[in-house]
Amino acid sequence: MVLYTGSFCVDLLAVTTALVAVAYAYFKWTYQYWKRQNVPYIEPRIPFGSLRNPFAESGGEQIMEFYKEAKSKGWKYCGIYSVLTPTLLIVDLDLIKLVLSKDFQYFTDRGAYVNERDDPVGCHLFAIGGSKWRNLRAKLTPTFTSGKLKSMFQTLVDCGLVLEKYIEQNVTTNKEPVDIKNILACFSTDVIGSCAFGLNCNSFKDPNSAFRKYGNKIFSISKLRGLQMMIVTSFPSMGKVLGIRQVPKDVADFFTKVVQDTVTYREKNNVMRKDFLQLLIDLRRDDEAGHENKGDGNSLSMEEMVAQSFVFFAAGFETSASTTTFALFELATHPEIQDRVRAEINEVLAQHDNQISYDSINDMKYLGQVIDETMRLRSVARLLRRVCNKDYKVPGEDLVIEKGTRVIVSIRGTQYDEEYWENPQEFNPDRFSEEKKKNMNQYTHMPFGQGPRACIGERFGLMQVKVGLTCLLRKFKVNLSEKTKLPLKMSASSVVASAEGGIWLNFEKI
Ligand code: HEM
Repeated sequence: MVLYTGSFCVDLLAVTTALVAVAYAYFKWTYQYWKRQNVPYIEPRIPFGSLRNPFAESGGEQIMEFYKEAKSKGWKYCGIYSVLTPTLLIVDLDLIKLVLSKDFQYFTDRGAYVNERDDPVGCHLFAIGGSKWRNLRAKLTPTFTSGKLKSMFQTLVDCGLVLEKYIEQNVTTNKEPVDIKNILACFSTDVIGSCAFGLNCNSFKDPNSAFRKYGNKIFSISKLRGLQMMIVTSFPSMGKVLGIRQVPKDVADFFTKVVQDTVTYREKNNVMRKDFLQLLIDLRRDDEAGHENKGDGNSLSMEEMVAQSFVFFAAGFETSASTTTFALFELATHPEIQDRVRAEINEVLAQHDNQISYDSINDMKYLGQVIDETMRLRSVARLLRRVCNKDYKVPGEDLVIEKGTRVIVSIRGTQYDEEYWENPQEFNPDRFSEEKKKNMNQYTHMPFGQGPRACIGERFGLMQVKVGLTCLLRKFKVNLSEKTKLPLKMSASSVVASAEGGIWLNFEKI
């Protein structure tokens, strides 16, 4: 080894000092980006940028604070830094509409990290971009038509009845409060497991089943995973060299095997089922008859089928379970609203032979309002992300959003904005009466996103939440246990909003 000063320690110190100086200069230079663009910005700090410690505090909640700050200063947008990545937070509703919908062609992608070589399961509809996304989205959209949803409805009800029975047993055998999110995660795992893979997950009988284990792993962010995500956000090429994956290997292997085995079984035994997987199998069959797979989203390979089944599972189970959990939290703390929803459920069911059906659920208007208001106050997704794919001159502003710039919208920011919502902290489902909804600006309430990249599973997700709530509320009264830590604090280690310490409820049979 060559020594420059004759002492290894002095050499090491000199090299370390030089590296720290270069890194410091790089941070400082990068943190001038918004100043150079003449865009107002939130002051960054090394090493996390505008965010305080993202390992300790939820990023979505912090960005809501930036939204408020920008709004109070009259800014229509402002620059922030996610660690080293300059990101434009847009606040003005007209600009939000341009980015998400009207000028969508400039903002088609989310800029998610994809690594096709090491992580094909991570190359799903949520993550991919460009023409591949466009083709695949067009292919998968018919999966969620009313007809297809109706054909899956009975599966949801069957899972709902298992949920109902589980709580009933709990009420009679032990009077302890329950961590409701865990229970609803079993329900939604059963629903999505059945609808996305055609499998009976039996989560209530076996809470440690592989589906629950890997499902939990998708949404928890360990320190190592958090660090990897920071690296791939700022340096995606380095992520690829390091072989960093979005979907952990054991999770990907598990879902790959499940899909491959199920497809092989169905093809061999000519089994057809009314579920998402069957629709993907049919798409693949049509493709095989039509043209070869070119990896352009026009046709489906087995790997792509696995990736899409995975994202339906991943995007579907946690979001729906958390939304239902928060709805029950609000109903437990607002007993008069709980009574009103229950009265509606009973009345509507009485008109439908006491059957929970696609039509009866759709007739429960006030229940829909309760869910809308829950998703305003406690949306499980807190941000919408896009990346600009060609320079975009913002109409009426002295601003060009440069190609490659990340753009975010704070769902919570607009949903708590006093300009659009009176007493925004208050839970009030009457805000979503049919009359009021007519005059609502849809960009003030975006729990499922907006525009061509909005949630593809919105109707399925809502159906699941409604079935879960109907099954529980028609049979039980819920109230909040003292075990729930108040005020609710959102966990920093979960991708979707989740209360630290859980939400604990007492159920009482009616
Ligand atoms: C209450 C339940 C749900 C909530 C709150 C929710 C929320 C969201 C949000 C906020 C987005 C991003 C939209 C945007 O960027 O504009 C999204 C995208 C997505 N969601 Fe959902 N979701 C739910 C249920 C589901 C279900 C049940 C599925 C599938 C079965 C699903 C599949 C997806 C997919 C595939 C995308 C990406 C769409 C694309 O990029 O084309 N979601 N969801």
